[in-house]
This record gives sequence, C-alpha cells and structure tokens, in this order.
Amino acid sequence: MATKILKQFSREEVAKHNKPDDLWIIVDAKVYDVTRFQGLHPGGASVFLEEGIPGQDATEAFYGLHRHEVLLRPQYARLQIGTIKDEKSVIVSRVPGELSLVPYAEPTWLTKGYHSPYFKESHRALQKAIRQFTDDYVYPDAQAREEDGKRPSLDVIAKMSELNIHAMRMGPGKHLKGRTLMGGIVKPEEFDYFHEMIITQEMTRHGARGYGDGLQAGAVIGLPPVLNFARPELRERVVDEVLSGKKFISLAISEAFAGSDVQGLKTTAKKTEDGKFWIINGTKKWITNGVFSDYFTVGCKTDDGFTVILVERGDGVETKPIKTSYSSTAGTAYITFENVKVPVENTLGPEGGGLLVMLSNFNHERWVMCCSSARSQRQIVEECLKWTNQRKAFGKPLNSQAVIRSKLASMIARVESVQSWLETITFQMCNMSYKEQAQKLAGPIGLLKMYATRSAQETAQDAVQVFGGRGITKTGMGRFVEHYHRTVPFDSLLGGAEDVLGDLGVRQAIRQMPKNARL
Ligand code: HEM
Repeated sequence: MATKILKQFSREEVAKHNKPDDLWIIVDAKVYDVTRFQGLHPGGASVFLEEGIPGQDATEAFYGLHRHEVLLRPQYARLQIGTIKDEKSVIVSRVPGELSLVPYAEPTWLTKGYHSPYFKESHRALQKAIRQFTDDYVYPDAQAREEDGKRPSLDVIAKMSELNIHAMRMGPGKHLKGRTLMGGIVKPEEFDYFHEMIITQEMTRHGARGYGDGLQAGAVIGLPPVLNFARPELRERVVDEVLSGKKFISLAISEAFAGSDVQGLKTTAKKTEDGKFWIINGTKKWITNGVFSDYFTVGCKTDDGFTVILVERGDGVETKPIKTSYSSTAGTAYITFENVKVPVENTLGPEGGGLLVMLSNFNHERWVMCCSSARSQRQIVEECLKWTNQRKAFGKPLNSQAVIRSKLASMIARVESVQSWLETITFQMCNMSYKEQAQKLAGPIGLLKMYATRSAQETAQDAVQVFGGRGITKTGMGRFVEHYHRTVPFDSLLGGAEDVLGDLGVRQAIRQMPKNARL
C-alpha cells in the first residue's frame, strides 16, 4: 500500500478550514480533516464546532477526552492530512518493549538512576525479553480475548512453550534442567524466584485480569502437585504435555459446599474391590481453566482422610462455564464427577495425606498472586498519574487539586510498600530450602497477600474517584480503571481470603512467641 504523503501547513492556513463543510483541527502538531468524519464521531458532530475547535489547536480538548491510542487506530489515523510547519509532535506512544518514564510506573529497580541489591544482569536481560514478548504477543491477544471471551489463543500458548515460559512459571527446580530458557538468556541453574517474579509481573501488564487467569493459571496452581508428588511415569507424561502447551490442567479443590475449609469437602473417592481404581463422585466450583482443561488435580474425601488425585477428562467428567465478574477467557468452571474411574497410580502424594500436598502448594500460589497484585496496582497508579496530568477541571490540571494529590500519594505509598515487602520475601525464598520456606514464610506470605490485595482494593476505589464516571465505563479513557475495579476482588479471594490469610500470619507469629517475653 502506498504511504500517504503528508503536507505541511501553517497554523493560519489550517484556521481557514473552520466551517462544517470544510473542517480541520490540529492535535499535537498534526492536522486532521474531520469534515466527513464529524457525522460519524462517537462524541457527536457538535463538539467540533465549539469555540476554539474548528481550524484550531484541539490538543488539550482531545486529550481530556480520549486515550492516545484512538489516533493510532487505522480508521482515525487516516484522517490526518498533514503536519504543522516547523513544529514537532511531542506526544508519543510507549515503544513496545520499552520502560515507561512516568514516575512510579516501573518498580524502583527498573527506574533509571536507582539501585537494588537483588537484581543481576540475567534478571535485567530476562525482563527486557519478556516485556517485548508481552507487548508484541500477549497484550494484543489479551485485549481481543477479553473482548470476545474466548480462551487465550493457542499460538500464544505455543510461543510461550517454545521459550519455556510455562516451565519458568513453575519456579526454580529440576523441571528446568536441560531446557533453553527464553532463548538462553537465563541458565536453568541460575533461575531463581526473582526471575519468576519478573515473568509474572511483566505478563500481568496486559491489564486483562480474566485473560491473565486464562493464560495457564490452572497450570501454575494445578501442576506443582503433579511435579512434586506424582509417580515418575505419570509425572513425566503430564508435566511434558502441560509445559509444552499441548494439554491443560486445573486445580480442583473448592466446592459449592466448602471453599477455604478443605476438611468440609464432599467429593469422594472410593476404591474398587480389587483396589486398582478410585471411583470419584462429587462437584467442584470456581475451577480456573476448568472449561478447557484436560487434567484436574482433585481434592477428594477418602476413607483415611483427604487425598489428592489426578483425574483425566473422560467418561463421567463434565465441565460447565460459570459467569463471574471477569471474562469467560479464564474458563472458570463448575465440574461434576460421576462415577469417574481413575487408576490408583494417579494418587498424588500419600493416601490420606492430601493436606500436606495442598499446603505445600499454597505458599507459591499466594506469592505469585502478590507478584501480580503489586504490578497491576502499579499500572493503575500510572493511569491515574497520566489522567490527572492531562485532564483539566476548573481551568487547571486535576493534579493541581490537593485532594487528588493526596489520593495519588496514598496509591504510590501502597504500591511501593507492597513491592518492597515482596522483594524482601522473595530474597528469603531464594535463600531457603522448600521445607524452610514452608516453615518460615507461610505466615509472612499470608500477611503480604492480605496487605497487597487490601491495598489493591483501596487503590481501585481511589482510582474510580479520580476518573469519575469514566472509572465505571468499559470503553474510552477509564477502561483499565473500570476493569481493575471490577476484577480486583479476584486477587483478594483466590488462594485464600484476606482475613483467613491475615489470621494465618498472626497465628504463626503467636506460635513463635518466646515463652519468657513480657512487657
Ligand atoms: C481526530 C480527532 C478525533 C477522533 C478520531 C475522535 C474519536 C473519538 C472516539 C473513537 C470516541 C469514542 C470514545 C473513545 O474511544 O475514546 C470519541 C468520543 C468523544 N469525543 Fe472524539 N475524536 C476526535 C476529536 C474530538 C474533539 C476535538 C473533541 C472535542 C472538542 C471530541 C470530543 C469527544 C467527546 C465529548 C467524546 C465522548 C467522550 C466520552 O464519552 O467520555 N473529539 N471520539
């Protein structure tokens, strides 16, 4: 296609095109002919005839009402006929892969001129690569799928497999051995929890919460029990299929009858007389990715207590979508198991020892959620900093109001404290065995998750106040804030409700109180 040649105009020339049948405007030193577009404009035709708009510089009016991305859409970009002579556009989109220059839009370790004791060269290289990957492939797919509600595209899943991103999202460990990570940027033996944190945080930047869960969240929580507790043949087959993106897995614990109360679950597994199979009956609710999963890591009541069993989709397994407040992209399911026959070799961990299998999974799951919560809050801080800078009210930018600055101060303080605490805990994880982590970090991670998701909800509420009506509107200026405010409760419930986790942290502290401590 031939590139359109853009002419250069003086501001005086543009000013002559100021009538409904010949209507030009200037936005950021670019000249747009909106004569034919005015009747199609979603904001109506009349706005183009308001004082100071026809033939004039409408930059301020435009950015008070539209996101910059509007001008990049092909149908609107082609309205541009020229530029203003001797002037340059100053408003630029962030180049895919690059860092934002908005203060607090990046964590301190990624902010120019600041330092961190935790991040080495391989962390920085991985961050660059995964940001580019997210901007190029994940973000466009996330926005499109969030819109149409379909599951994440299989070609994104396949690309993630090629780079071994699914494997890295399981954390450091033997499963990385022999794999080329992100094209060789990180060696499997040097991969640590900071690398994993980077992957989770960067991939959260697509700003689509349902899609985020759709993109293999089921594997992040459902595969570790297979990785750590399955018999070798089963482990090799299932781990390989899931990490190569060919098959999908879900963690199926919660039920309509019981959520956090694992002991109250009703799904049963009974042995056949010959002792070779389990027969599973029951239901599971809110199972992430369940709609399209091939495997289910299922918590069951057995004669000797609670047992975790890997169930393959087949006869007697049925999954139905549940409508939640985020998109169906996540594949959230209600599952029924009716006389499902499963070989006893599919038992994960000891029979009756399911609680241990689950508990060993929780810390990692919750820590992953802290990583994503910290990053998604930060995006809302960036949205608010930009909006309050470009939006004028009472003749001045919104950020000239002290009440607005006070909200921004609280948002910044919250996100910075969550990230700093997260980095401290991540450093502990890097220096502790898995067993030590279970002993020493369950409490701190529970408290951090409680704090992170409370902060997230306060920030969501503040952001809606700052954006006003736009904060409750699904399209336009406030679309990310609306989405965030609607979906933020997911973080506060999944992986353990806030109060339960806070209590866990305090109970652990009480257990560790020295006997001789007195005021
Ligand atoms: C090339 C120039 C323009 C284009 C391509 C354009 C395009 C759009 C689009 C796509 C929307 C729908 C909402 C969104 O996606 O953000 C919209 C809404 C709107 N536009 Fe424009 N617009 C232009 C210029 C202007 C100007 C100069 C004004 C004001 C003087 C204006 C006033 C509005 C208003 C009031 C709305 C409704 C906003 C809302 O619902 O919050 N537009 N415009």
